[in-house]
Amino acid sequence: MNKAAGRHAVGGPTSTDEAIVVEHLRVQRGKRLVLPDLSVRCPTGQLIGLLGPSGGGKSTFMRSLVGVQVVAGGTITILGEPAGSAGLRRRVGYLTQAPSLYEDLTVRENVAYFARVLGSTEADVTRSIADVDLTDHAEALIVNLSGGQKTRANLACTLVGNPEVLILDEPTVGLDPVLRRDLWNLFRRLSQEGRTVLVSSHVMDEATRCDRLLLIRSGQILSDSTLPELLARTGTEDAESAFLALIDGSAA
Ligand SMILES: Nc1ncnc2c1ncn2[C@@H]1O[C@H](COP(=O)(O)OP(=O)(O)OP(=O)(O)O)[C@@H](O)[C@H]1O
Repeated sequence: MNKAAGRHAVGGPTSTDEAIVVEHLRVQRGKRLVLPDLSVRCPTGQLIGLLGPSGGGKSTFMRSLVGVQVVAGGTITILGEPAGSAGLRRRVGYLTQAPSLYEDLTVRENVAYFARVLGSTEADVTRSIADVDLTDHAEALIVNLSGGQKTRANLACTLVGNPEVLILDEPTVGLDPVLRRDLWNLFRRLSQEGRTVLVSSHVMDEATRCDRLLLIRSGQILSDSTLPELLARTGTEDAESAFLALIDGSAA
């Protein structure tokens, strides 16, 4: 099936079948060597989970991918270009953990602001608000939204540039099960449209939602595989047990 045949097919050129290529990434934050030597490759058009405990380096890795983290070594190539380069500004969408929204503006005004920065159209604004199911709240002030609605408004800002790669830092943290399910369905739809979607979480059962899993701990990738491959390799029945088995194995 043509993965780009969805309702909002990704328009830009796809320069490689590996959307993200990271080689020997090294990041120091303060006195801590957070990512000592991280290498990973992410295939284009997949929904990839970046899972691991708090403090393991997920946010640092994602910040590096979008070019807002000072790195001490290694290379990061996104869609064939160096991370953070001007050509990637529209092609890569980044959702930070803390919502970056103007509380005294409406959902539509916030999304329209990002649209202006990215050179997107009014139709893009309407489309991205609809994508996150906030059409009914488009004229509501951010300050009057629930936490989950704020997350979705923030996501609409990320989607307005129609990015080919989405880097989403713990978008489901603290949300209720229904909202988490709806967001994962949205991530799935976005990947079916041909986008590469990297989602971080420390909730291991979210592994079942992903095409591929990166398990990260102490700045190291413990595993890079599908969930069935991971379960077969560790002889376990769920992602959490597999993760613990990998940790025990590496300790041994
Ligand atoms: N500004 C900073 N200065 C120094 N150390 C930092 C800074 N930000 C993060 N760290 C450290 O880097 C390590 C990785 O943090 P990071 O936020 O990347 O992890 P994470 O896996 O995203 O965690 P969480 O799930 O809690 O967000 C942690 O040990 C953290 O204390």
